[in-house]
Amino acid sequence: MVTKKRTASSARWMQEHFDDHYVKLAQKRGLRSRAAFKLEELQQKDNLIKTGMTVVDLGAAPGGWSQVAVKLAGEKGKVIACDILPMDPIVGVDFLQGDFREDKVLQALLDRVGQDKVDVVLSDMAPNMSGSDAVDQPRAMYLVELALDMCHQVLAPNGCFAVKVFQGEGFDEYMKTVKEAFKVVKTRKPDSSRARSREVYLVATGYKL
Ligand SMILES: C[S@@+](CC[C@H](N)C(=O)[O-])C[C@H]1O[C@@H](n2cnc3c(N)ncnc32)[C@H](O)[C@@H]1O
Repeated sequence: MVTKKRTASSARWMQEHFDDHYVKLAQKRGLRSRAAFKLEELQQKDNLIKTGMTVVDLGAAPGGWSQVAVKLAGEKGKVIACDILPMDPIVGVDFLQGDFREDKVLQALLDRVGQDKVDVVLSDMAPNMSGSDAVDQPRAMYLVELALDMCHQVLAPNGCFAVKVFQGEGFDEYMKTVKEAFKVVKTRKPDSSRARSREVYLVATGYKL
């Protein structure tokens, strides 16, 4: 028992130490969140965002992913971001504050996207966690379902989708639906994602519907 406890606490200590590393690195690099490193890692592995692309960033605040995305898409690209919380402006990012679950917010985002198709849809959305899995998991799954619905409305053929999903009830079915819509789907757990978190990222490429 004692050994188990010590192992758990030393693992936690290591984790906090590790977390600090990313927090400090984010500050040093002028990134708004440690989450930015997750997108950087996905980008390194899967090369999602290229110069000139149009990117939608769902659950964008405080803006780490948008900072990374806008740099990669460059001046010829476009980043449209949304969060229920406010976000300080980022040059080159068209930000909409609103609850993505509301039809009027989706419509406002679609208006901003306009006629052109989107190359990459990103979703790092996560609901406020209550601590009860029975409440949190369905809320989280609802957000990822809505993000996938948006892909069907805006993604260009061969477009990409990177989405944070919490492992638990509904995960397998969701994975199945994503696989139906994309040629390749990979599950990624970036080093910068806390090991104790059940979050993983699905990186889906080659939109085919
Ligand atoms: C992990 S944070 C995103 C961090 C962000 N990717 C970054 O790099 O800074 C998750 C975000 O999802 C947002 N969110 C949760 N539910 C939402 C909803 N219904 N509509 C829009 N945003 C939502 C939260 O407000 C929160 O800012």
